[in-house]
Amino acid sequence: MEKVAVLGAGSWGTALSIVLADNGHEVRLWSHRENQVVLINETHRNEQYLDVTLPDQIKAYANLNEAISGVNVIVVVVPTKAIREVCKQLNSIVKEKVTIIHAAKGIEPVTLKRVSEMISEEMADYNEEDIVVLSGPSHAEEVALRHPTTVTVSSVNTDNAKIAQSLFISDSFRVYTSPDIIGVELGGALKNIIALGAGISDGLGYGDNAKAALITRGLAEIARLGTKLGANPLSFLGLSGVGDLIVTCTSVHSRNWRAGNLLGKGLKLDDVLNQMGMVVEGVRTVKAAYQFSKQQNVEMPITTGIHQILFEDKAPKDVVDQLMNRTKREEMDDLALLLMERYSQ
Ligand SMILES: NC(=O)c1ccc[n+]([C@@H]2O[C@H](COP(=O)([O-])OP(=O)(O)OC[C@H]3O[C@@H](n4cnc5c(N)ncnc54)[C@H](O)[C@@H]3O)[C@@H](O)[C@H]2O)c1
Ligand SMILES: O=P(O)(O)OC[C@H](O)CO
Repeated sequence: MEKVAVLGAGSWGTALSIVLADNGHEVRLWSHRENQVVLINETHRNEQYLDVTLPDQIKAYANLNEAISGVNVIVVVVPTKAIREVCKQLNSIVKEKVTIIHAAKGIEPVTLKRVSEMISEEMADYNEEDIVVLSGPSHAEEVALRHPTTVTVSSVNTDNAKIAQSLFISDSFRVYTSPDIIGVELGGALKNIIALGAGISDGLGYGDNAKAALITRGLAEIARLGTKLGANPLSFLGLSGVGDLIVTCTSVHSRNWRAGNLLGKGLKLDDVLNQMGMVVEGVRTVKAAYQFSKQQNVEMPITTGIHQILFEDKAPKDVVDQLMNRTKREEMDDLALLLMERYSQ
């Protein structure tokens, strides 16, 4: 059994701590908020995020040095926005090289970096192959209830992915490995943009046809950009691709869907984010993806539309009209074609 530090005591850090504790590992859950640490240790609950009692093997820590002392594995589960800050702190105190797994889903605006790239930039003794990502269709609320869930872990170094697989796998949390870290990270990050769109569509009062269209055409543009950035197109047909896209576009647990829903009902972005109280990763990622699409000359009409709603004050209904009135085109121009090109020999 391993000693594991989980950095970030929000919904997902807490749910992953439960998975690890159920597997018999000693879990140190680090939070930067002292009052939350006291509450978790006194009540064995983290009620702001999840309505479950935490196993005894989970101890909360406010001191990062104490939390990571003697651990073999560090799981970083803070929002993408906080990754650099947390890893800078980590870099200044970490003594021995340990396995680093991250479970954040985002891309950094301006630099356009994936999370594993950001971590390896901040950690002097780590490069990309030392980092593992854990991603896939997995709402914290359901994982905490031990409902069946499947995820993918990926690293440039397959051995590291296997370490993560063995650490987390259980009879309610099935873990697959993949060698395509670019595809796994991009699938997890970009689906949040489409989930905002699905929420907007529902908020406008549209039905299942519109949502199915968004999911399918959203997948096409995720694959179009992702492949340009070096991902294997097959990853977008897997758990961290279409799997996560489906769950995030259709679940009431999704913060991205819920935020989109409020936008579709006419609320302004600042008011929506104030109401949420939890991270809505798609809001930052849409900036990055929009920037990427311009830079790489990749057509991303849904992402462009969401960017217009969020940051250019365009009315959601006008964006729907814009999407529905684009020039005529063939359907099999994206993912199917990419796969055919790759596998036709
Ligand atoms: N919630 C889920 O179901 C879920 C599932 C899979 C992946 N994720 C991903 O996991 C990441 C974290 O999401 P979450 O759901 O736990 O978010 P959350 O909003 O529930 O919690 C985020 C936590 O991070 C902490 N935090 C914020 N800034 C910090 C900083 N600078 N230093 C230390 N801690 C800081 C907050 O205090 C909070 O406890 C996101 O990238 C999200 O996309 C979430
Ligand atoms: O609540 P969301 O929208 O951040 O989605 C959570 C997970 O990424 C779903 O897999």
